Amino acid sequence: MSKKNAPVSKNQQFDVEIFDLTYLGMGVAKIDDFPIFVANAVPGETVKIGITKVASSYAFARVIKVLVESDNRNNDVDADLVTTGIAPLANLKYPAQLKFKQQQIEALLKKQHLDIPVAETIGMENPFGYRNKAQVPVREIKGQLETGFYRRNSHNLVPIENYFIQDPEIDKAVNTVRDILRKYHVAAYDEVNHRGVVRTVMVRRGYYSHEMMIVIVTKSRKLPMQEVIVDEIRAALPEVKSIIQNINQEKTNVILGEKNVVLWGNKVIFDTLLGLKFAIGPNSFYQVNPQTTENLYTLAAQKAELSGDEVVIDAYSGIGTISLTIAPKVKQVYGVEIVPGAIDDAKRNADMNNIKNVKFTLGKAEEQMVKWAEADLKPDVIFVDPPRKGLTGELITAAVEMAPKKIVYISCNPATLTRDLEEFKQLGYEVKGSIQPVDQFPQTTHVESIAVLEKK
Ligand SMILES: C[S@@+](CC[C@H](N)C(=O)[O-])C[C@H]1O[C@@H](n2cnc3c(N)ncnc32)[C@H](O)[C@@H]1O
Repeated sequence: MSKKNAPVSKNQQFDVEIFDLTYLGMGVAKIDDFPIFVANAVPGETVKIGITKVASSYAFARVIKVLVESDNRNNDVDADLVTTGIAPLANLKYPAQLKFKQQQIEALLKKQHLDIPVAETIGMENPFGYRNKAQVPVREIKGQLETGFYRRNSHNLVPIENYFIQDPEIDKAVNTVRDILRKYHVAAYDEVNHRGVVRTVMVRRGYYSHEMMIVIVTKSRKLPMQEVIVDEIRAALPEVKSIIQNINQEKTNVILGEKNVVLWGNKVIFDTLLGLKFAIGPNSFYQVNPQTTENLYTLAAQKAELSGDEVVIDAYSGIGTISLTIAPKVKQVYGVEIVPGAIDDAKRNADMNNIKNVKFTLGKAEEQMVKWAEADLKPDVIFVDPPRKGLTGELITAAVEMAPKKIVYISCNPATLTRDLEEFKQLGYEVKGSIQPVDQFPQTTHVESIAVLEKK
């Protein structure tokens, strides 16, 4: 159907029933079989919508009025948090969010013709204010430097002060840094002309340690008024242990550049996870929800049924969180990770916790796994915790060649998880029991889960 033949046009209004929710949390309605994706609409509702954009095979719309409201709607939330990418599921009551995540995995398994049960999502008791990290874009609006979040599918910044899912102390720090930058007339980055100074403010805060790191990402090499800015941040935020300028001169959506300049304090902050101490640098991945991460790793280790004698691979090992928390339960761990700073942190973390039976290798997991298979390494258990794009075919083949008793797959993207499970199945490894979703990212559409594979 061409756009001309679409049964709707921009600005038209309709009363529709919402019958589904996309994986991005948009309500779905149909007009003459033509799908309409409606921001901030909940399945089961009848809503009056206004069409905002028409493409050849679908259209987008906004809610003008909710005519029949779903019991699952949470009205107790600021609409900006739903329409920006911050908390797109916050318009659903929490039990409905947990169900949505379980159903996401079930639907994707069905598409792959995989008959695997999915357990109920393990949720949080208090699913707000959990994020230990913020990365907030900085832009100029009406002549003033603002921090906030982009409206969904756009680069229009919505100024925000309460981010709802971030540690409130982090929100406070972002707003404080914003005020200090304003006070000294530091220019915000202008992405159209690729001019200006500050692109992003990143804040990390240790959940247990309360140590704070402030990273000011700049387009320019120099941060004007650097000394006074540092002094004022330290005076206003006594938890700060590290102030870093990260330089990113590229025309890119990638947030951090490679060069870090320590403006004051340490290169890293420290926090504790499952009783171990971790150093966390600005460029290293560290799970953003420390409370559920402890559950996730405990569960992953339980599911691996470790007895103490195992040789284990931890592919995509980051700063060594999985490797080091399971090391005391096994004979030897081999970790592989692509980011040099994360490998440095991982080695330091092993030393700091006096853990000797872990070896970290810098490299691509897909290449290192092939090397280990060729070297005839015979791990008993392989943990994989890849980024959203999932595993490669060569990694899956190498993992199977090493013939482990178990492969524990921790996934942050059910689409690539189910794709990879299908490939493992072809090679004789199948999921034991059910897939377990764990809600690492409440109020958002992200779905984290654990699957354990065994040779059939
Ligand atoms: C989801 S994180 C998991 C990190 C760690 N397991 C944790 O829970 O803290 C994925 C990690 O994979 C790393 N990574 C991305 N692509 C990679 C690749 N091709 N080979 C190895 N590591 C990679 C990222 O830098 C990141 O640290």
